[in-house]
Amino acid sequence: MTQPILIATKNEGKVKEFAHAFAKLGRTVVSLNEYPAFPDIVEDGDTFSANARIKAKAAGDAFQVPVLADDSGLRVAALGGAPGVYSARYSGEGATDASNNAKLLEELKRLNATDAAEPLADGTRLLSPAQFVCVLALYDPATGEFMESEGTVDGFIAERPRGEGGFGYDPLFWLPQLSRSMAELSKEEKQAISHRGNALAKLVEKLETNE
Ligand SMILES: O=c1nc[nH]c2c1ncn2[C@H]1C[C@H](O)[C@@H](COP(=O)(O)OP(=O)(O)OP(=O)(O)O)O1
Ligand SMILES: [Mg+2]
Repeated sequence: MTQPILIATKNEGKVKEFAHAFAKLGRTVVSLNEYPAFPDIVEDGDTFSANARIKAKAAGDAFQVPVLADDSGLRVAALGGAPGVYSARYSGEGATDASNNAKLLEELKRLNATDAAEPLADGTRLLSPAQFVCVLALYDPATGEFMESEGTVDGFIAERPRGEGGFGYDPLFWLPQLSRSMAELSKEEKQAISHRGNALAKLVEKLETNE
């Protein structure tokens, strides 16, 4: 039996997406939520890459198995690229997806941000171009080496949420090419276009060509 792939995350939204993606490759995943005694990893890097490596190395060194980690976030043009690497803690101590989404809309409203793009059919305005970024780091404690990939997806921040799927900022992230928010996509559809799906496809490709 092949071992489950250990993913150094406590985010159940990410876990579900990786479980879906790896199931198609005949693999299962396990996350740090299965190891409640494992201490919280301090993500004090300045970049998505640094934080992905910090997470992969912390878990890989502790468990002595290869580990995959994901550091991701949202860059909003009208906010000069914020919240970026601070996306998970944008609204401060004890931040939740709901409080982060509220803070994002509050900041954009405070700046009177509005985009020239056409409003949605129901009149919802688009406030700013935005981009999701995901860096994946695969770390092997046996060699101390990392393999890394990055994926992005472009869209807009809408002035109100739509959809029940996904997690994080998905309900506010509008995809003009699909005329839906990221939270209105199925797992399959999200994987096909998302920063995470994109980064994972690149990592799998790298693994296949290196071996
Ligand atoms: O597909 C996504 N759809 C919506 N929002 C997303 C997505 N991908 C990342 N995000 C947001 C969530 C969180 O605010 C931040 C990630 O922060 P990040 O530190 O990488 O993850 P996390 O703290 O939630 O879990 P963990 O570090 O245990 O993997 O960006
Ligand atoms: Mg985190």
